[in-house]
Amino acid sequence: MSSAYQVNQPSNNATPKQESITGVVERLTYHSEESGYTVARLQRSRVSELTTITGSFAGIQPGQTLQLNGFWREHPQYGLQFQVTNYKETKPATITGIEKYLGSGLIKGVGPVTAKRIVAHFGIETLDIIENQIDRLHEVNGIARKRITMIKKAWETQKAIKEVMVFLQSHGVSTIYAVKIYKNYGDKSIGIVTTNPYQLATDIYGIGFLTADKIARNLGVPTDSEFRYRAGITHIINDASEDGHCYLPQPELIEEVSKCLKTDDHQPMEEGIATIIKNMSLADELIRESSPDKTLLCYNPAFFNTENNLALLIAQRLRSPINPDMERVRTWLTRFTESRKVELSPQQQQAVEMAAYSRVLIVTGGPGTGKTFSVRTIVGLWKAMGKSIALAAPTGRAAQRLTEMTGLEAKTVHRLLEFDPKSMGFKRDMKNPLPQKAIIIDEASMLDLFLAYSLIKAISEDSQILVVGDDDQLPSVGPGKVLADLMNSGKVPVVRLTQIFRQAQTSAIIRSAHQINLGQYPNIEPISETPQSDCLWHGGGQQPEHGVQAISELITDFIPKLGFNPVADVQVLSPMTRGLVGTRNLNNVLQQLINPPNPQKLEVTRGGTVFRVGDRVIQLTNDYNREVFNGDVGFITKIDTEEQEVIVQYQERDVTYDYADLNELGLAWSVTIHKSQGSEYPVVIMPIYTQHYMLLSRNLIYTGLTRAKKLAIIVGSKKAIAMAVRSVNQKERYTQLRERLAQI
Ligand SMILES: Nc1ncnc2c1ncn2[C@@H]1O[C@H](COP(=O)(O)OP(=O)(O)OP(=O)(O)O)[C@@H](O)[C@H]1O
Repeated sequence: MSSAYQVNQPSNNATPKQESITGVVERLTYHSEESGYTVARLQRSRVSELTTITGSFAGIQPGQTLQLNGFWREHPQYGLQFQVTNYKETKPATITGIEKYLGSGLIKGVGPVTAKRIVAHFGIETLDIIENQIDRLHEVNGIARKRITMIKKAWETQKAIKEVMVFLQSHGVSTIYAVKIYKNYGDKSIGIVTTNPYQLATDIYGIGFLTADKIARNLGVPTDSEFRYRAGITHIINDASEDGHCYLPQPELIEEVSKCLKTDDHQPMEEGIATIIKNMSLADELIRESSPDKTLLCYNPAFFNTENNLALLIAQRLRSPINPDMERVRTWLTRFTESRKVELSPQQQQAVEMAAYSRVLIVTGGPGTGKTFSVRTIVGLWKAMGKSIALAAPTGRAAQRLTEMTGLEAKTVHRLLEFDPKSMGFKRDMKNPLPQKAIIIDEASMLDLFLAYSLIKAISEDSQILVVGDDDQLPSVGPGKVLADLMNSGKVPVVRLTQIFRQAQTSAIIRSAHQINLGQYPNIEPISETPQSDCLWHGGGQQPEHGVQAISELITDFIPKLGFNPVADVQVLSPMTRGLVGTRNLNNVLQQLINPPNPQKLEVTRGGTVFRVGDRVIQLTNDYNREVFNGDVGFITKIDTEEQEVIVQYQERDVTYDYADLNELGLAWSVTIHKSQGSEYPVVIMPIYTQHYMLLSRNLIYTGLTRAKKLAIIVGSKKAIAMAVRSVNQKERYTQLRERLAQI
């Protein structure tokens, strides 16, 4: 089990004196899974002080015994460090080393306590015994047969992973991907990687074309091979869908592919790419459709079919009319409003009446325009008409809000459609439609192409659909802009609520949101000890570092003084992840402020992120097995170092993550505005700086602001806010749903 890894050479001009040191990794101060760059503390024998080592490492773990070659250097801030150029892992030679190694989280089923017990029994022989006579573990008190089997399996997996890892390391893949590759392909890993490295980009979450290409090139796949071109074309089309596009025009596709495939010794030719696109289209690997101006639009086939079918299904619904007795509907409505002593605005009245006779109806409007009020009335009407009703929203938070607002149970769309993790599909579909005859979908701006199609497929033809949303919000994270396309098609009936109700007008958050939407600089009150408004502005200096400072002070001082709880009530939203006022840095700063290290609180570090008991965390991908979805937010309530598990409490239930799956989680003290869609928080703090200029747009700041229910504080320069308000050039998404509907 000794393996050698090559580490990047330092870029110093003077040739430093190479030395060799050996020691046991005590802890990792910093480790990037992406680049492998690591700062760690090493315990050397006969040296009492810990030594700081830096360099690129693959799968470094506390407890590993390493033989390191490198050189000493004096870091201006951190003092003497050993910069590693290459290293070799050797078997731990000391009892403490073995104990640490075994208990470091390497093997599921062995945590620090069990490791101590095993090592206490077998001493220096421990690893040999695990390797060759694992059954002898039963000699150790408290290790039952079942656990031995588990440890045996984990040890073997670990060994196999190591083998795969060494292979992949030598082809430039980082440990985290090596583990994923192994999890996905098992013993076949090396075979698959060698035969078609581009397969990885298709099969493994987190491995993109670029990583696969790097591996392929290391393996000697020629840069002009058709293999590589096909993978590049698929990659660019898929990548475009990450930006929300459903297709790419061929000229843009060719340009992007050309950039992507270019290497120092290879310049792809446009005609070459065009030929392969054509071949792929003949083989149905992609679909090309001619637009009215004769541009070829290149689709991933799944996107093409879904867009088409969605349009067809909606058109089909629109063709079958409902003819209720409108006199009775109006009488009902009069009685309903009179008995509740309310009056509907003419637009709301229209929405309710149209809900009586429309198969598909969209109700839209900004905050405080009475969408929810209308929905409640429509629910009343539909109930009176004897319809069974289902309510849903794309996210858990939005569904919960809908429940609170309507008093009826609302589900996430996934739950409503009964997602089945085994088949990775929905149990509710055309053959097995939802039993309800009236379906209400809220926060519809978050519906992407695929979810919208799954939904409509599961709604029977004799049902009605009410779609509620605000198309000025950011579009869905997934591809498409379904709500906007439906609204702009001219085929689906739309009621746009524009009047802001008196109750809502008292809120500066709502007034400011509408101003932003109109392109006006919002009326936000400069922050003071005694704020008069619920929408405040903190100058926060011109520079992001002042912003970080300002946010810290708001969290520790200002917010608590106003009676809000920084842990439960406040959400810091940022336009981006990178930069000082990006979510990544803010999370570190806020974690330190709100949930600092504490001997009573266990923590685990993965991918450079410290997860600590008490941390607020966000799920970053859809995990159908655990039934937690992208954007779900919870709190870490427990870390089990023995089982190597982290327990996160979500609104409805606890969810357990293996350490290995922690890459699904991120800290959520700060989240991006994109991720906050569909959620609401009592207090929102939103840094807006010119450094974010690429991302600043009207609907971004509008979406962020409207997440706040009681207090919003924008931190940043007026210039940046003005930039955001002016910018409407949110990159258009390439979709044809509107055109398809309009044609029908
Ligand atoms: N017809 C009405 N008569 C009296 N009050 C109304 C009426 N319609 C809406 N309201 C009130 O106006 C406020 C905003 O309405 P509502 O919550 O329905 O808006 P919304 O569009 O759903 O806003 P948001 O998107 O922010 O949730 C609420 O306090 C609501 O009770």
